[in-house]
Parts: sequence; C-alpha cells; structure tokens
Amino acid sequence: MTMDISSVLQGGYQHPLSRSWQAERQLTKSMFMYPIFITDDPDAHVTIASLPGQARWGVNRLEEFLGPLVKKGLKSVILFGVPMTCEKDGRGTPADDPNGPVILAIKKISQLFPSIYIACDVCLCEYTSHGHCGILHEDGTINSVPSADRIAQVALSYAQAGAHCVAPSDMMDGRIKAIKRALIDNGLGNKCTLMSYSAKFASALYGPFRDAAGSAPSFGNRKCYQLPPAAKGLARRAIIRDVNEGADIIMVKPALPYLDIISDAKELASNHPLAAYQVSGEYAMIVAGANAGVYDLKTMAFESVESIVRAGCTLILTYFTPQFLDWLDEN
Ligand SMILES: NCc1[nH]cc(CCC(=O)O)c1CC(=O)O
Ligand SMILES: [Zn+2]
Ligand SMILES: [Zn+2]
Repeated sequence: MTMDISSVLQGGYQHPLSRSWQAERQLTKSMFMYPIFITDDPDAHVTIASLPGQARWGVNRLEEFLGPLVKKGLKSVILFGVPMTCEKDGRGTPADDPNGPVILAIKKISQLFPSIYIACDVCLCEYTSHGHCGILHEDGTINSVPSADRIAQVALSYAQAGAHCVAPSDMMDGRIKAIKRALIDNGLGNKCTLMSYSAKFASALYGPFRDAAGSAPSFGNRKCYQLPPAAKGLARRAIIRDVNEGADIIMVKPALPYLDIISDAKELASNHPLAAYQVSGEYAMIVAGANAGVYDLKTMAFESVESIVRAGCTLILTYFTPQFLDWLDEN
C-alpha cells in the first residue's frame, strides 16, 4: 500500500519546534496568576494539609515567600484573606478592615514588588459568621441588593488600597454592575480591572480551598448562587450578563471539567480576555494522581493548562504557578 497525500500529517510535527507551532498560543509566564492565602498573624507560615505545597502567610513573611518567585518571573498574584482571630458577623465586617490581612498585603506587596500585578478575590464567606458569600434574609436565603452593595464596598476598599484588579467570586446577582459603578464614582474606573468569576459552578472541587480559607458554610450549601454543573445555558447567560454589566475579564471556574464553557465564553465574550481558575481540588487531584503513579506530574500539569489555553484562555489562576515558572525555563 502507498500512502495517499491527504493521509500524511506526521511531517508537520516531527521536531519539538514544529510541534510548538501547532499551538495557537504558546504558554508564557505572564499567563499565570498565583492564588495566595494571607492570614492575620503577621509572622505566620502555616502549611495547608489539603493543598500540598501551599501555605498561609503573614504579611511580614511576604518578602521571603514572593521574592524568589519574582526573581523567576512571577507576574501576578490573587490574594485571599484568611482571618483567624477576627470577629465574624452577618455582613462580613472584617472583609474591608483597613488593618485586615488583604489590605495590609496589597500595600506590602506594592511596596516590596512594584512590578507585581495584584488581584484580590472579593467575597464575604471568609468573613461572615454563617460562611455564606452574601448577606442573608432571616430565613437563610440570599438578600441580593444589600449583598451586591456590600460586595461593591469591599471591592472598592481593595481598589483604594492599590489593587490592580478586583475579582468577585461571590456569585450575587448584580454585583458586577454595583462594583463598576462604585469604581467609576470614586475615580477608579480607569485604574482598576474588574474580573468577574462569571461562570462559577457549585463544584466538589473547592473542598481543599474551604479548608485552607476556613470558608465552608455553617449550614446549607452554595447551590442557590453558584451554577449547577449541568447548566450550559445559565452559564452562557451569566457570561453575557457580566459583559453587559461592565466586567473587564471573564472567568470560568473550575477549569478542566468546564472546558466547553470556556469555549462558549470565547464566543460570547470574544472581545474580552478570558481567565480560568484551576481550583484547589483540581490541583490536589493532579498531585494525588502523580503521587499514586498514574502519570508524571509535570506532563499532566502541562496537559491541563495547555487544554485551558486551547479552549480560549490567556490567563490561568493556578496553584502550580511556582512550578511553571521553573518548568517554562526548562522547556
Ligand atoms: N467564594 C469563595 C471562593 N473563592 C474561591 C474559591 C475556590 C478556589 C479554589 O478551590 O481553589 C472559593 C470557594 C467557594 O466558593 O466555596
Ligand atoms: Zn464566597
Ligand atoms: Zn472567593
């Protein structure tokens, strides 16, 4: 048998360089945003059992934590506050405490590493007595209007402290519009990026994070605000809504089980940068699989982020960021 001309593809990817040209977009260090946990004990460095290799850091330790990563090419971080000693209440008062871990960390990181792009997760669940992401009615259901107002107030306080980007993960209706309004009315509309966790699903993959951040709800679950995993149409509507309400970047979360949603977002928000959050459970799962001998860690980590980029993202929030800073130098 002779090979037909139309059958032969292998000539196009015989060399590592020609293989790299087959990617629509190459991975670069600037595509990685590192999620970090800041706690209110300023001297803390406490490892997180459920997230191997990750830790909660106090503001006094940020230089030793981030310095080596900045040297390797770290470009951006997203901050999560983990208050251990504060008084939590129904409206998440500690979220925008000027002496709380997030605001102190924004100032510290800007001063230590002016080149770093600082994003802040905005949510109430780490700061509310009930552990839900918004403000509740007496019957335990979400009270949307005060929730969006409160989220906007917290986002504004992070932007005023110097955050380059605010990223609401709460999934309250109307919060994107409320945040954009607050930024504009306070002279920050052209200074702070609004990245929306637009298609954030009610996923089993947030377990290690809730452990790390102490943000598990004290009753019930998040199914009335995070999206049902099977909901394609609803995810598409959430993306369209957030584009219309003024989001600058659209995010899909988690990443790997939702690549079809990323590809939908690419079509629906074709003029916006797209982000994906490779969440704590995805990270823990990939690490656990490697430790069990299922695959090589680096190979699997690359495959996971390459699939996310192939689906349409140019920004990936991942706990693998420090490793990628090394791996991208090796390749
Ligand atoms: N709103 C809180 C929040 N912000 C980011 C994550 C998950 C991040 C991760 O799992 O890495 C969560 C957890 C949740 O919604 O329960
Ligand atoms: Zn939350
Ligand atoms: Zn959050």
